Amino acid sequence: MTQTIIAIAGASASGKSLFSQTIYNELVNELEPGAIAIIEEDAYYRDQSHLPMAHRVKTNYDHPDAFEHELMVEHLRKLRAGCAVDVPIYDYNEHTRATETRRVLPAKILIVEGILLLSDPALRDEFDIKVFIDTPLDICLMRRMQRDIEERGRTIQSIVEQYKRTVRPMFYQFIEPSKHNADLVVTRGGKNRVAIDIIKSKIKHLLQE
Ligand SMILES: Nc1ncnc2c1ncn2[C@@H]1O[C@H](COP(=O)(O)OP(=O)(O)O)[C@@H](O)[C@H]1O
Ligand SMILES: O=c1ccn([C@@H]2O[C@H](COP(=O)(O)O)[C@@H](O)[C@H]2O)c(=O)[nH]1
Repeated sequence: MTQTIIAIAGASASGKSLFSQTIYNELVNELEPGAIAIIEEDAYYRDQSHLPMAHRVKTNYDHPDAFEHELMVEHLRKLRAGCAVDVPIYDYNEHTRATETRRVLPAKILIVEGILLLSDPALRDEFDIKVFIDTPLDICLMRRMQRDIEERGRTIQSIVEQYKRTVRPMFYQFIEPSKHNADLVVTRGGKNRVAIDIIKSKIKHLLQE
């Protein structure tokens, strides 16, 4: 059953995925099979298959209401109780969930990453270790532009329009204030070697207890 849930939060393109994935990749072959798993908050964006694309592109994806956090809490509790869960798969190009899901087994250490993990009190209560990736917003914007054009089928115009309309204001309303709920604040993003090594050591220590 899952014993420790580590939340990695921070702005969009702050380096949450890179940070989490680096820890996972560097540990997965060293630990016993199935000891560590990752779940993304983005997987819990609400299904919008009933809405036309013209509506989906207008959704505020940076507001807590865009996520089905209730389902995420339910899944985290099931994993703690030792049950497998079927996590949705989100399609950023279609702005809705794919029809397939991903089965996640109850690993002892679970890393979860996402923009609004620390802003929702119900979700926050589920985490044992809370980390906030604190990357300057202008750097995040540059990284987001590059990533969203290369990987999420976006144009510069759509990125700039969305950034002004929702990404930046929601960051100041919800994400930045949630930093104060973190146990650890990591500067510079996904390549902070010292921070990655500290979390890795903590995970190894927890697994030896
Ligand atoms: N410290 C860093 N230096 C350079 N590039 C980085 C760094 N951290 C993240 N990136 C890159 O920036 C982009 C966004 O990072 P990602 O981890 O996907 O952010 P998030 O999960 O917070 O949205 C990715 O292309 C990633 O490889
Ligand atoms: O359909 C969608 C869903 C989400 N987004 C944007 O994604 C980021 C969160 O993901 P990160 O991996 O943390 O960047 C959020 O800022 C949303 O604006 C989207 O554009 N379209």
